[in-house]
Amino acid sequence: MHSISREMEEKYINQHPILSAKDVVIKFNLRGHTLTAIREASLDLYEGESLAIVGESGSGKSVFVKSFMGLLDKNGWVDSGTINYKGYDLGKFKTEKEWLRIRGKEIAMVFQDPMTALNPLKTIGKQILEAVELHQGLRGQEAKNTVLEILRDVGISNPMVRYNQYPHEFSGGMRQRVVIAISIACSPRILICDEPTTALDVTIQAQIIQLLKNLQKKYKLTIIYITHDLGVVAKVADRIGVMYAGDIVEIGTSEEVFYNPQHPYTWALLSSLPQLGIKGEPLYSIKGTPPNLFNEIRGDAFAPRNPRALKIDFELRPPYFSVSPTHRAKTWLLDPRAPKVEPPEAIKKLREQWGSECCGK
Ligand SMILES: Nc1ncnc2c1ncn2[C@@H]1O[C@H](COP(=O)(O)OP(=O)(O)OP(=O)(O)O)[C@@H](O)[C@H]1O
Repeated sequence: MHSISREMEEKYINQHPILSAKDVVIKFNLRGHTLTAIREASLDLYEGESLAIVGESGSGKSVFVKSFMGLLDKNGWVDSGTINYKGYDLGKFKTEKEWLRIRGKEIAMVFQDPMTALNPLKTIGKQILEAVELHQGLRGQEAKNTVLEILRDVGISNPMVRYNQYPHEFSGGMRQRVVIAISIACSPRILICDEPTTALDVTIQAQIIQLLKNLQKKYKLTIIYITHDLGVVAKVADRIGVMYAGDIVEIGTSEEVFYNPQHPYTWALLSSLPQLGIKGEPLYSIKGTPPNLFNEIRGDAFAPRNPRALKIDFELRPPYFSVSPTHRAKTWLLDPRAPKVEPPEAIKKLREQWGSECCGK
């Protein structure tokens, strides 16, 4: 990792986002009660970047990105806010016909469990071919050759033979490659990977991450990774958004979030990382539970679990405070009037451990 460079600044600051979600609120109706899963979350996505969204289970990562593809469960809806993409407000889309303009060919998704994404009764060649025909308009031998090339690109050897095989004839890692192949076959601009490696063992995980990196270059993809595993993120993401209770509470380049985290939730998340744990010290675990999303949340949603919470954290929701042109966090600690609160020892040590040169500071 390196400190924030001019190149990075130009990449993010002088560019228009290709997708821009603003103040998005998503609600679900559950047995007559309303739950607010996403609470005025905003996110800008830039062409060619890989952005990771991290956070505990239930923080809203999947729900948020599913709203970019019209994949919310039937009892959920975008209640307010906008999701701008190519002049459309995706938040206002209602019909499947509208979503068909976007789904697959503009924004595609790779899910955690490849088996549910594949049709067990069709050969994998046929499944990829259908995507190539539908989204790239190719036919006959040309379409088949494209499928074979994609199979090679996703690291499936002997594609001529594999073309005619069924999903059950593939291992878990290979199946995930097939799912990725189907997404690529739609030639999307944005690829959303929802915990793409969780179901796989560690060596295979690393291979899939490397594969996605290679494909990103070749197919000029913009990638959103959703994961609760910051270790995965460290290897792939240009930027990291940290999600808590339905909001992105901190976002910055990977360097900024890892080396110079500002939100107490990010501190807690980093402190609990096994890969980056500090030798000889017990692994930190975040105390308490996330808020009940059926209730209205007052102040900073993390305050009840934050041992360093200020009085104001229980009263008023913090706005974003800028740390650098690419880094911002919703915490009152960044208000110029706030008392100086030191990050936990573990975070300070991590900084030392990973290098002192940090984020232009
Ligand atoms: N169909 C639904 N009905 C009611 N609540 C829902 C529905 N889908 C999601 N939720 C709720 O929305 C919140 C956010 O869920 P989401 O799946 O986005 O979390 P996540 O951060 O992706 O978690 P995980 O890492 O476990 O997938 C959770 O509280 C979840 O229970």
